[in-house]
Amino acid sequence: MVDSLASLPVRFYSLHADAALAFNVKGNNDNEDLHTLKFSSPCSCNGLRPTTKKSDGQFFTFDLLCSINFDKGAFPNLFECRHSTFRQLRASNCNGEELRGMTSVSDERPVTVEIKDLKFTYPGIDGHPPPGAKPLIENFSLTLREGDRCLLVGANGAGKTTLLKILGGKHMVEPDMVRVLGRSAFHDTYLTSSGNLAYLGGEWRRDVAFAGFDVPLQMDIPAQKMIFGLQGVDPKRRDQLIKVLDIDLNWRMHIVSDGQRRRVQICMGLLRPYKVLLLDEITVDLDVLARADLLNFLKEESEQHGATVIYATHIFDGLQSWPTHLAYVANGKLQLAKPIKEIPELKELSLMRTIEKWLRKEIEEQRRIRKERKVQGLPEYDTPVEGSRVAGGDPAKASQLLNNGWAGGRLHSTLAGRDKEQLYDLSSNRVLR
Ligand SMILES: Nc1ncnc2c1ncn2[C@@H]1O[C@H](COP(=O)(O)OP(=O)(O)OP(=O)(O)O)[C@@H](O)[C@H]1O
Repeated sequence: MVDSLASLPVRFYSLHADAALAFNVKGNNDNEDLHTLKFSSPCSCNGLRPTTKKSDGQFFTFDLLCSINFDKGAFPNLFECRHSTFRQLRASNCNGEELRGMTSVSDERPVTVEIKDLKFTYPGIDGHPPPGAKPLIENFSLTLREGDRCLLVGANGAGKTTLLKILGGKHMVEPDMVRVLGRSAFHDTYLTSSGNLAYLGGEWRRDVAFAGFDVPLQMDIPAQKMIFGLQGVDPKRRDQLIKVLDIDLNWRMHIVSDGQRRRVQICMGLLRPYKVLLLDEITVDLDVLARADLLNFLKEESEQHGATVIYATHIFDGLQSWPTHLAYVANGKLQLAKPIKEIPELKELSLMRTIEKWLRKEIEEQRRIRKERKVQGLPEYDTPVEGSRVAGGDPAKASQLLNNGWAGGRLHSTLAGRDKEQLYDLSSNRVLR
């Protein structure tokens, strides 16, 4: 049996651009030909050779010597290295000193996001899943650690936004199904109030009395007032974000373009440092440069401060070397969640082509299923289940219920109706916040 390092990259910090390294590897296979090192950043690894071999009867350990030259402009502050075969990997410089800041085996990095057997159905009009409704998300498990950058991909309607909102504590699920930094995302308000968990998504909207919910934010307020109005912000970080997003502090929010408004929104969302950041397609309105600079900023944040970032997007341009992990969702089910280097397709195809290939396969499968259903005389598409527990799941009765403003994600709501000739008022505040 060969120990696989597949998901156990080792992380090293602050090397010189060119370094001579000595590695010590341990595993249960003594085939010297198996020694290859894989690096997360473009570099050449020269002269990898085992110098000593020891065996304790069960494991073999090798000392490996090599020199690394990072490609021009690719020298990272932190890079990951994995041995193709062996589990244990230590690195020292040629004087035998262990590399500074090194974690010897990276699966010791703390888990920041843990999703276990997640099941979720959007609530009906009474705040409960309609009786008989098929869960939108089911059997969904995913674990991410400090410093992971996970790209969340999937077709329109696959459930990406829903998943990010659940992680952001906007929809209630069982406390054990979703843990962020060891806490329940929905029930533990400390996560968002401390700023440790940040959610950035959708358009910047607010609820305005008499005008309704979800009105685009368009007050005549200068960007400076908004950005400098947030208390307790590190001025250095603020200046860096203003520079990265190229914000003109004189912009007035009611006459800015969509992209300019988006830049201010992103800046506000990132002003306070976070440990877990959830991004729902926030770069749509950004121009190529702003997008690239923002992605670099986020990459640096995760590499230097261990932030975990989950980013749902349909735009893969410039993302090839950004994620450490890829999670693919289809119909609310996790199809794949892996470190990027363990996805075989990515060895031959670009990120975009790989995802295109998966989506094409998915749509062909859906077409096949619909065709079969048609042949069997069944409706091609599932009919959405509506109804409520109050009305006993009967859509005819449910239609008698009066929805005076409740919708998913809304706090203020009252449901009024008539049941067995008795008037009742129900609050569905217990469900969402
Ligand atoms: N508040 C809601 N109530 C009921 N169903 C909803 C609600 N919001 C979304 N849905 C449904 O849940 C499914 C998943 O939607 P979601 O927005 O999570 O998908 P997505 O993967 O983010 O899609 P896109 O790529 O288009 O943004 C869709 O079928 C959508 O109609």
